[in-house]
Amino acid sequence: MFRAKTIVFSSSTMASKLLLTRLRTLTRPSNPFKNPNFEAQTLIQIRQYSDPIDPAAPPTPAIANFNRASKSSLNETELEKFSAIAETWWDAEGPFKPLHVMNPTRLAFIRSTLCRHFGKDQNCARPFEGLKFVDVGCGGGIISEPLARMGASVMGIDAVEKNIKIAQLHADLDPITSSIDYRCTTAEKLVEEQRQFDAVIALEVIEHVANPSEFCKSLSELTSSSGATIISTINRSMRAYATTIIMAEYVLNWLPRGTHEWSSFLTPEELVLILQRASISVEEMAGFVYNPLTGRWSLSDDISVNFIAFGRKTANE
Ligand SMILES: C[S@@+](CC[C@H](N)C(=O)[O-])C[C@H]1O[C@@H](n2cnc3c(N)ncnc32)[C@H](O)[C@@H]1O
Ligand SMILES: [Mg+2]
Repeated sequence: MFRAKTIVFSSSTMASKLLLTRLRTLTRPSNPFKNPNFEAQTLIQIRQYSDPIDPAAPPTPAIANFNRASKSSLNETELEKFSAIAETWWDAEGPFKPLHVMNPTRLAFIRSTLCRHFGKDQNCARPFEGLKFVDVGCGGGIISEPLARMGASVMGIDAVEKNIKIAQLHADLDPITSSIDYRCTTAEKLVEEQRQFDAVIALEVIEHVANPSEFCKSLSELTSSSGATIISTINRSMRAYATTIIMAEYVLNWLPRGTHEWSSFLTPEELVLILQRASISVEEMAGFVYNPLTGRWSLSDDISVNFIAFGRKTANE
C-alpha cells in the first residue's frame, strides 16, 4: 500500500517555512511513486501552521502580489482565450486534451477526499447522492458530468456564455447529466445570491482569474459550514514554466500559445495561505504527474507542477 509523505511546516517564522517548502519543491524527484493501484490516499497532509494568521496583519509580499485591485474575478483577456476555443471542449484530441486525459486522476482525488470528508462509501456507484456541488469555471462540463454521475446535485458555472451553451448541449445527451444546473455567472454573483454548497470545486481556474484572493473568499463563502473546497492549479516553478508553457504550448502544441501566464501561477504555499485567510484550511494536497511513455497522469507527492488541494471550512467563517 502506498504510504503518504507528509510535509510538516513547523519552523517558527513564515519566511523559513516558505524557504523550506521551496527547497523541498525544487529538490523533489519527479515521481518516486510508481504504484498503478494507487488509491488517492492523502499524499501530503499539510498541518496547520503553528502560528495563527492575524487577519489585521499586513499581507506577506507573496500574498500582497495576489491581492490585485479588482474585487471581480473576471479577467477579460483570459475569458476571450476560452471563448475562442469553446467549440472544442468535447474534442478529446483538441486543446482540452490535457484536461480530458487528466480527468480520471483529478476525479480519483476528488472522490477519495470528499468521500472521507462526508463519510461516504468510496466503492458505491453514487457516493455523492444527497450532496450539492458547484463546479466553478466548469468550461464544457468535463468535471460536472462525472460528478453528476456519482450522484451529486451539480451546478456548473462559467463566465463564458459559449462554454455554458456547449456544456448544456452535451449534458442534455444523457438523462443523468441533463439534471446539471448550468449558469453563465461568477462565484461572487452566487455569493450575492447567498448560495451555499457542500462542495465547491474550481479546477484549473484560479490561474485565470483577476484576483485570486477575492476569488478564494468567494469560494469560501459558497462553502457551507461543514463543507469542502477543492482547487487545482499550476505551481509557479521553473519546472512548470518548462513543461506547461515551453513544452505544452510551443513544442508539443497541446495548448494554444499564450494559454498560460507564468506570473499568474500560485505556489502551493501561497494557495494554502490565501485559502487560510479565506477561512479554508487545506488538509490534503497532491501533485499530478505525466508519464510521457504511457501518456497517462497519476497522483503523486510531487507538487512542483500541477497540484490539487482539498480544504475544509474553518469555524471562524
Ligand atoms: C482551464 S478551464 C478549466 C475548466 C474546468 N474547470 C476543467 O478543469 O475541466 C478554465 C475555465 O474557467 C473559466 N473562467 C475563467 N475565469 C472565470 C471566472 N472569473 N469566473 C468563472 N469562470 C471563469 C473559463 O471560461 C474556463 O472555462
Ligand atoms: Mg489553466
